Amino acid sequence: GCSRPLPSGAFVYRGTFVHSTQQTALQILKDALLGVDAQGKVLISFICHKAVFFGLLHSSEFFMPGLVDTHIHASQYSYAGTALDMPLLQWLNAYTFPVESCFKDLEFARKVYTQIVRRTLRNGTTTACYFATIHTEASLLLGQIANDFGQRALVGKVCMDRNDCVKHYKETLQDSQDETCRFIKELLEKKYPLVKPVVTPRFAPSCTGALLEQLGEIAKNNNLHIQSHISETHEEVKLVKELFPESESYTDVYRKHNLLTDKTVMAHGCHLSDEELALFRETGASLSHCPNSNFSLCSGVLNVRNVLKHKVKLGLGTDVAGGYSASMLDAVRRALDASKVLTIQDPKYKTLSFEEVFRIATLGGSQALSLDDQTGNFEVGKDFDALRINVAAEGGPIDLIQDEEPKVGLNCRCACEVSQQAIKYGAFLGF
Ligand SMILES: Nc1nc2[nH]cnc2c(=O)[nH]1
Ligand SMILES: [Zn+2]
Repeated sequence: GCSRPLPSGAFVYRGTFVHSTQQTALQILKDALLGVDAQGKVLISFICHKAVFFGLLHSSEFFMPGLVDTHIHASQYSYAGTALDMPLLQWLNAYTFPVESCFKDLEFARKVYTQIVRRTLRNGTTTACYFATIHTEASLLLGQIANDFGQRALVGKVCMDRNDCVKHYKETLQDSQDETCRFIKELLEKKYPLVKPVVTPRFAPSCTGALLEQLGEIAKNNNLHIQSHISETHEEVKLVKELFPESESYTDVYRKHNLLTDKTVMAHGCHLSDEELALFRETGASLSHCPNSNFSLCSGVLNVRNVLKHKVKLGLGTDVAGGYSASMLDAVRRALDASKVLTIQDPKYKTLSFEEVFRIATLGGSQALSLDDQTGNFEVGKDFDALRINVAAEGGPIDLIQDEEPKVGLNCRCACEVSQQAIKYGAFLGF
C-alpha cells in the first residue's frame, strides 16, 4: 500500500493498462499506477497515488500482458506458409517428418530456432510452449536460445517410437526414454530462470502404449509439464481407436498412461466428446486452441463455448507450421473467425467476444500452462511480463483520425487517447 515506502530499486509506471482477470474479460485502467520491484515482480497495481518516480506512458500507449503461445512447433518454422495442401496424417508424412529429421544437424537447428524465438518475441509472445524434434542436442539448443533472448518457454524433446511412413524419423522405446531423461536432466542443470522442460509424446498414433507409460512415469517422478496433441481430425480419432482398442476414448488413452495432469496441455481437441471434456476438467488438464492450424489443415472447428462451459482451462496456440502464422495476434483473429463460423452454422451459438479471446490469449494461456502464478496479468506478486504498445507508432499499421478537439456530435476519435477502438482495432485486428 501507499503508507509503506517503496523498496529501493522499485519503479512506478503511470499510464493505461489493459489486462484480464477471472471476473473481467478485458479491464482497461486509465491513468493508473503500477509498481515493479527490483526483481521485476509487480509490487502494487492500480492503487497508489503517492509514488514520486514515474515511468510515464504517452497517451497513445498502453501496457498489456505478454501473449502466451500454448502450442508451437519451433522445428516447423522453416516451412511455415507452405505445404498446407493435405490433411493432417498425410501432411505429417509428406512434409513434417522429413523436415524435422534435419534437426540432427545442429547448425540448421540453430538457424531455425534463433529465427523462431526472435520472431515470436517480435510478435509479442513472451511465453511459448515449444515442440522441438526427437533430437536431444538440438532441443537443448532451443532451450538455450529461448534463455538467451529472455523468453519464458517450455521446451519439449519430441518422443515417438512408432512411424511407419518415414522410417528413419523415430526412436526405439529405450532411446526415447533414455534421451528424454537426459534432456530433462541437462536442461534443468542449466538453471535457466524462465525455461523448463516439458514431457512431449508427439501424439498417441506416434507412440506405443509402453512409451506412453514410461513418459507418464517420468513426468510424475519429476513433477513436469506434459504436452501432446489430441482429437485434431476425425481420421486421427479413428486411427487411435484402432491402435488402442482397449481404451474408451482418445482422452482415455492419455489418462490411462498418467499423461493427463494439472500440468498437461493438449493441442486442438476439436472432436472431443462431453465425457472427454469432463475428464479434462477432473484431471485439471488444459486445451490449446489453434484455429489457424485447424482451418489450414481442414481439421475441424473447436467449440470454445462448450470447452468453457465444462470449465476446462484453455489457451491459444499458433501451431506453426500447421498454422501458417507465428503471431498470436493472428491466433486472436482466427479464434474470432472460428467462433463466427459456429454462429453462421447455428445462429443460437453465442459468438466469442474480442474481450474473451484477449483473455484466452493472455491469462487463459498462463493458466493452461500452469504458469499463472508468474504471468498472464498484472496481479501483485506476478512477474511484470508486459508489452508496451504504441497505437500511434511512426509507420504503424493503422490510422487513427486525429482531431485535437473532438466536436460534439461528430464521431471523431482522438489519437491522443488510447480508445477502445485503438485497443481492439489498432493493437489486434487492424494489422
Ligand atoms: N498440427 C499438428 N498435429 C500433429 N499431430 C502430431 N504431430 C503433429 C504436428 O506436428 N502438427
Ligand atoms: Zn501441433
